[in-house]
Amino acid sequence: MSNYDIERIKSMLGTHADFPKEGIVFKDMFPVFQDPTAVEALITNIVHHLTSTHKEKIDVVVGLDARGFLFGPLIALRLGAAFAPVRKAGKLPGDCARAVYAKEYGEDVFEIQKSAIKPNARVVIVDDLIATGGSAGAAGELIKKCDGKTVEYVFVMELDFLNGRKVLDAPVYSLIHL
Ligand SMILES: O=P(O)(O)OC[C@H]1O[C@H](OP(=O)(O)OP(=O)(O)O)[C@H](O)[C@@H]1O
Ligand SMILES: Nc1ncnc2[nH]cnc12
Repeated sequence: MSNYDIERIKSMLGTHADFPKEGIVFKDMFPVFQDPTAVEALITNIVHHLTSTHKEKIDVVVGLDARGFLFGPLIALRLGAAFAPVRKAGKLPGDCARAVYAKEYGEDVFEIQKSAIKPNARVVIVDDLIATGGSAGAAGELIKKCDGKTVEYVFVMELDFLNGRKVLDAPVYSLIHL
C-alpha cells in the first residue's frame, strides 16, 4: 500500500478526546467504511502481507469482539480460512475457554468456543486497533488454552506510544501507526 493510501486512510479516522473516559484519545475507524475503495485497499494489503509471509496454510482467522468482526471475516474469506469470533463473556453458547484482561480504558472478559480451534490449528488474530495489547494478549491466551498456535497478530491501527506489541507472543503486523 502506498504512503499516499496510508495517509488518505489516516485522514479519514475520527479523533475524539476524552472518549470513552477522560484522558483517552479515541481513534474511530468507522468513517473509513464510508469509502469502499479504502476498505478494499486495506484488506488487500493485509491479505498480501499474510500470503507472502506464511508458507504454511492459515487455518483460522480469529476476530475480536466487536470491531475485529468488521475485518476478520473479510480477511478469512480471501485466505480461504475459517473465521472464529472471540466474544465478550456470556455471548457464546457451548463449551468456552475464558480469559480476564485489562485494556486501555477498562477491564473485560473474553471467551472462545473450544470447538472453533482444533489442536495445532494455525491462527491469525485480527483486530481494528492495538493499544496496550491487553485484548489481543487475552485472545492469544485463549488460543493456547485450545491448543492452537497463534502465528501472527494483525491490526489495522497501532498506537505506537503504548508499545502494546511487547506483551504479544508472536509477530505483529499493523498497517497504520499512530
Ligand atoms: O490494546 P487494548 O488496550 O486491549 O485495546 C484495544 C481494544 O480496545 C477496543 O475494543 P473494545 O473493548 O473497546 O470493544 P469494541 O470493539 O466492542 O468497541 C479495540 O477494538 C481493541 O479490541
Ligand atoms: N484509543 C483508542 N481508540 C480506539 N479504540 C481503542 N481501544 C483501546 N484504546 C483505544
